[in-house]
Amino acid sequence: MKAGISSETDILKKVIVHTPGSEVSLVNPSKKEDLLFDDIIFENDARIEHLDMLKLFQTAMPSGGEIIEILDLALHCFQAEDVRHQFIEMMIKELADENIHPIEKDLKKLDAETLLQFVVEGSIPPSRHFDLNPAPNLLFTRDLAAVVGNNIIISKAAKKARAREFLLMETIVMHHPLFNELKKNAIHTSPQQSIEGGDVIVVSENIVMIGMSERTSFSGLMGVAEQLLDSGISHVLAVDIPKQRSSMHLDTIFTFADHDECVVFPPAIEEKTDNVVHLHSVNGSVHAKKKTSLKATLEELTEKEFTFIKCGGADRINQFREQWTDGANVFALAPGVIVGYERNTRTFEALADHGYTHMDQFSFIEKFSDKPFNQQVEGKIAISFQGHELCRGRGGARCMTLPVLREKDQ
Ligand SMILES: NC(=O)NCCC[C@H](N)C(=O)O
Repeated sequence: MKAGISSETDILKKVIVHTPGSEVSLVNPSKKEDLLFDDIIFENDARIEHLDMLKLFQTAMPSGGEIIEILDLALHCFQAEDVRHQFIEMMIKELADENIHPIEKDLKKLDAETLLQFVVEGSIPPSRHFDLNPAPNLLFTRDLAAVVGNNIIISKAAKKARAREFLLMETIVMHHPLFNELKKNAIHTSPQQSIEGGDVIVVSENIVMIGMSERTSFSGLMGVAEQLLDSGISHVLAVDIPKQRSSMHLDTIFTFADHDECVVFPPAIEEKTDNVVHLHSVNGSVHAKKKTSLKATLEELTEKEFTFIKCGGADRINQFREQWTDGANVFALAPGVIVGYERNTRTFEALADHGYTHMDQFSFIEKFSDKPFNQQVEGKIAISFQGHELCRGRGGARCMTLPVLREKDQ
């Protein structure tokens, strides 16, 4: 099956998502910080917001475009008993301190649906005698892997709360036909390293950015960079970002809106210097060179001028407020066609100042209900969608999407 990503903004053809389900209703407020949520979220509204977001994607995607639920992929893989058993054994080994081994035999008797329910909810119905935490962050499929050209980076969770999700993704990559080609070029990390997909940004066919963040370790970054450079990527830009909750991944402070336009959180990107290291390969070994500014480095490598659009606009407080609610985390459906949370009004104003027509999700869907959307005809559009519940999980449109195929043409 066709898959591959050579830029953040080529036309979206296949994307993996997870519409939130019962797992978000199992978050006990006393555990919300451990589970990486800033509040408890209301499942019903979160689901409606997510499904509305998917309708918006469907409207903009060309015919034949696919929005794929991650649990459908997992269910397909779990139909095979040996895959279920391998997954259970991997989970017991990798999550040793969860003490799952006493129920290994019980887990091995489960059918595909019930095992999947255990993975997502953390307990075995109907008795629920064994209780792990739920996995409410499955919503943020972005972090579970990253497709870079024809390679796939299998992420390694930095936080225990997300470990089961990452193992599920690894199983999907290894066993689902969607990944038949990509898995030949799978990039793994070693046990002590971590890397999460939100830190990986594909600039072009030969340039990749990786955030050195709260979630991606230096060693994880270097390990992945070496493998990318070996596989034909020419430049990896390691970007040092604040190691804190509000900017846990690079894509919380920097995303692409068009090939040469990015939405950025100024204090952590534009106003930083000496925060980039350019990695490239010389006669088979990795050379590193410190760079003064991210913008200048992107311009030098791509030979294009870049525009950085300020998340939150010019006002300092709005920059911080809108970064917190994922204003810098936009997701491109096509070059210059992006989606983001409606509440980040100052970011939409800044985008409008740079030539983006602002539309809300419902007007966009209505306008293209009976004619296909064509970006070349319509120009640059910033589409706002409602995500008041989704946003409490501390992730935006890019975090909730794992693209596996983008192409330049319709
Ligand atoms: N790429 C992203 O920034 N993903 C958002 C992840 C949010 C989730 N609650 C987490 O802390 O892992």
